[in-house]
Amino acid sequence: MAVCPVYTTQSLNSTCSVSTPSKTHFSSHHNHLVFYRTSKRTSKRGGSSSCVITCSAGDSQTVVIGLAADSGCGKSTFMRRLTSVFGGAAEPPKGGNPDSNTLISDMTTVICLDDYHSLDRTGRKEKGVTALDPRANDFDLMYEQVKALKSGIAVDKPIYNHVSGLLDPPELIKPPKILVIEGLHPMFDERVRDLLDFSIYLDISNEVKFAWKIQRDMAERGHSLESIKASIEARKPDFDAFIDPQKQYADAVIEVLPTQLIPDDNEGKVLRVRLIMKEGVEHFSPVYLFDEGSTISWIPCGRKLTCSYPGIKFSYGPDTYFGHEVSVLEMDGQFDRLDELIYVESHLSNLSTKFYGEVTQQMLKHADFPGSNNGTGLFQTIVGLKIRDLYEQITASKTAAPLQATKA
Ligand SMILES: Nc1ncnc2c1ncn2[C@@H]1O[C@H](COP(=O)(O)OP(=O)(O)OP(=O)(O)O)[C@@H](O)[C@H]1O
Ligand SMILES: O=C(CO)[C@H](O)[C@H](O)COP(=O)(O)O
Repeated sequence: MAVCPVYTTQSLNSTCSVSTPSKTHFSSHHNHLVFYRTSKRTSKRGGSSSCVITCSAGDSQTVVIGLAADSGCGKSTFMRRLTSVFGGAAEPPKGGNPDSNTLISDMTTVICLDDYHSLDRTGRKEKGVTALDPRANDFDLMYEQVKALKSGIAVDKPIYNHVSGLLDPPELIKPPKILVIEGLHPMFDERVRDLLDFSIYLDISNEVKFAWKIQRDMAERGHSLESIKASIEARKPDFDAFIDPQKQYADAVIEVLPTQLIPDDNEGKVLRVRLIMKEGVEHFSPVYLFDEGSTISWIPCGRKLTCSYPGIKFSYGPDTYFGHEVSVLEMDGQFDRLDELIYVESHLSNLSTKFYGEVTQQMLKHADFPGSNNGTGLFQTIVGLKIRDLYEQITASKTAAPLQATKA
């Protein structure tokens, strides 16, 4: 008999129903309901991928955010900025597996979708597939568990151990206020995609990805230039087939390209960063520069902003992206003095800040994070503030609904 990988956090008198294709049992366990099902198809983890559990959730519902990007493209840095917007630091589950990929703070839980690898490192090698290949990932389980968390039900999530390359015993994840699913495939499976309240894609151009990999894997991890090149090349076909196409579904894309301010630049230090924001997304209104909907080009290097070579250029305007209407805000170049960012912030609107200068304050707080002097840090911070706003709007609309019903 296999243990169903879904637990409920409901009190024992909550209303829960279970539907599975085979016989199902349930029993109480540490104030949770624990569901069991008999299954001939038992996975390596001892889980089953076809339990469907419906419980009447409490008042709060989890808001789910998807963050997609290739490995080494700044997801962890983005997550640290996002968590900081909500206050408090994110930490791995207390007393749990030291190699857990999960980060928990008061408001957010970030789970890494690598935990849904169905093949471990040896298994992938034997089958000749990369971790980017859908065949190496369990999308049924990913869907069931994200759906359960979204409806207020805790889950027993597997762990992919990046140190050993093995699948470790699962960890209990309770439904947070905000669940972020980050990794290679948050928008790949249509069922998972439909559960997302907001989705982000970090689109790092090959040139920049290469420069970042060299910086991290060569300088910090002792890899050779050849091995870095070989690993990027080996992943590229699957990246193009399975990861990159997800950007068409994203509500916001942060695109990172080489600068256009230095002719033929190949250093990858100065960046051109574009924030592509989909129009018409519920609870999300795109940021704009000076005048909403206009096409603007702005070089702010005058009396109020210190700019050394090659300077800074902002652009803003409407565009289309995979057939969708979008607004695009672009920053090429880097800040010399981060405190002067307030001058730029004061010309941006719809930032969803709670007070004047909040973007600048957040950027100064994390001045040591990679990308703090350019558009990557600025746009990641802005998207973090937009997510806070989205969460507050969703929560407010939920609490307002019963009131309206009472009045009627
Ligand atoms: N905005 C940035 N500017 C410059 N370098 C960056 C930026 N973001 C990330 N990097 C570089 O890329 C490396 C990886 O960043 P990070 O750990 O945030 O990525 P990740 O997507 O979480 O990686 P992984 O999936 O491999 O854990 C950093 O150590 C840094 O060298
Ligand atoms: O693309 C990745 C996402 O992080 C990793 O390469 C994948 O998860 C496999 O991990 P490892 O190389 O540690 O076996």
